Amino acid sequence: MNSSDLFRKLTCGAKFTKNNRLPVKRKLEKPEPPTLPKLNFYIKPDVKEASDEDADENDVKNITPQLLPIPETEIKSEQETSDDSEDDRPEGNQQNPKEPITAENFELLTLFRINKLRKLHKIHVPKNRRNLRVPNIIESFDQLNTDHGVSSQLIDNIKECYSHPTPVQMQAIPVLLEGHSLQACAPTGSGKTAAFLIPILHHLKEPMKCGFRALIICPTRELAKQTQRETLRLGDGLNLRTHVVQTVDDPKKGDYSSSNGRRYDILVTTPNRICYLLSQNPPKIDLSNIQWVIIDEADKLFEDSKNSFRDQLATILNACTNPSKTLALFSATETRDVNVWVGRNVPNRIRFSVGQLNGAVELVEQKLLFTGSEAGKLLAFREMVAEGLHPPVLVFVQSKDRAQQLFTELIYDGLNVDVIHSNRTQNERDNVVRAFREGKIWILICTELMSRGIDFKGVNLVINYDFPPSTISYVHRIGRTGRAGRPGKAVTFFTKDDTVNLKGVAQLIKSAGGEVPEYMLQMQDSSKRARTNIARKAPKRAAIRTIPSFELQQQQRKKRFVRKSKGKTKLKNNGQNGKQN
Ligand SMILES: Nc1ncnc2c1ncn2[C@@H]1O[C@H](COP(=O)(O)OP(=O)(O)OP(=O)(O)O)[C@@H](O)[C@H]1O
Repeated sequence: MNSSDLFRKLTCGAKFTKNNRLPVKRKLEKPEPPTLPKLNFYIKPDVKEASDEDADENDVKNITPQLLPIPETEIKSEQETSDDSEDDRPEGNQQNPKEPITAENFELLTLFRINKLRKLHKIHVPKNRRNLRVPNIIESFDQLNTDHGVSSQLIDNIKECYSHPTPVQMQAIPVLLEGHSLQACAPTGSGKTAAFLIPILHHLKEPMKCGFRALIICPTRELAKQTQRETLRLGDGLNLRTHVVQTVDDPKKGDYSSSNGRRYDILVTTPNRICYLLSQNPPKIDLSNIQWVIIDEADKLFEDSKNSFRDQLATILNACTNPSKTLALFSATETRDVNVWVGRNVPNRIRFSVGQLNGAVELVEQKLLFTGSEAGKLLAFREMVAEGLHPPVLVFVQSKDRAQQLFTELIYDGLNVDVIHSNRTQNERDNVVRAFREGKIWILICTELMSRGIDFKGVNLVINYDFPPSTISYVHRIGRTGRAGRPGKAVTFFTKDDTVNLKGVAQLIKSAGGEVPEYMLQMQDSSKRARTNIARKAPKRAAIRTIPSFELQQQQRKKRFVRKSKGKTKLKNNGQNGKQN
């Protein structure tokens, strides 16, 4: 019996008037309320089952676009147990599965799913006081075309380089495409450069010959050059011209105020160079058309020259007279200095972070090695070489002098080694970086200069020959390996002179899943003053040089002699004093 037979039977003898027919009919024809579609998905990494706990936002290459349903139980238990489930769930999203989908419900469900994905990729978006709507994350680069109208040429370029967006790109790209100012913090090697370049390339579209329209500020020229290379790669065929300021004192090349500057669209520079050009009378650069200001390695810039970068930034932003410019700050670590400045000067920005704030990359296997003394460091290094190093290897020391000393030692060992620091000419620095990139140099000794942003493909090992001046520096130094989903190793030498930051580094290693001796974690916390002092001034260390054993014996004999003769003089003096008394 079908429904109309049943209807006829049940309504047998009933009279239908014009007035009562309609409601009955409407009641019968009302379709069954559809159950809500399953909109809960997660991106399945292709190695292991993903869960909120073990999903790794750095596992760039392992993320496939395959969307799989999140088990209902997981969602349920999370809603019941999670402390911050309120943050994730859009308000009023207690949907009844029998309710029809309204536009509002659909939006809420999308938001729910997006929040779920954010959580999976450890993208943390704090509530903003101004109630700015944070654009939804993208899950694939194709979505840039469908949802944001990014040209297929740009999408093709991106896909030539990368298959899937990294977590920082998932969130930062849509935020910048929608023209919001941004403050983003994501781990080292997680693809922050492309996260700001893609929106810039989309917005600038084609050359306009009206001068610089985007400005990217980096702490070092090496990083500026690297960013330029990435811009060329992603912007292939778009004909946009990117420039790195090389010379400021050449009257012809160093003047960007005339037609020379109008040829370019994107400027990548260090703050010093651009401020020098702006300080000329008349200014040698015109920034009035700038629509985008990106500050890469923001905390480094603010830390480096404390107030002076703030002043430099004020000068630069004053020169960028376009009122509708967008400002974005990126870094792998966040400091109070940056937060205070951004809070005051860019209150309308959207802010988010990926992973544990100021944490070390989990893909790097980290080790602390007590070497006893400075001589012990050289010994330990040579032992590592004897056991077999897998180049390329980066070795960090605390000063230019020490870099040169270590270089002299290692070159005599016949190692394929070179050194980079700020005393070398720009040309030498460029050549060293190129040779290291091309694999012609296996071991590169460097100072803090190379700790930020530099992306050498496949660095296998970072050796902190000298202990880093702060935990933040440690995060960046070891972040030169374990990039873009690749594994890496980091070994940090320490002596009794390095206790100030030892506990902090040990804690970082522990929270990244590494092993450290318990006593390090139990050490007393160092005072803030001690930490500030060591960050400002590195400890004095004995020179790096091999002391031949006979010379060592001689030195020890000399020391004993000095000690003895000092003792004798003291006794003599005491004797004389006694006589006098
Ligand atoms: N979506 C992606 N998929 C795979 N690799 C990527 C992706 N995006 C960027 N990369 C690669 O990851 C590496 C690191 O990128 P990038 O230098 O931008 O990192 P970063 O987050 O700026 O690091 P740092 O904090 O050290 O400056 C680069 O080699 C880059 O080509």
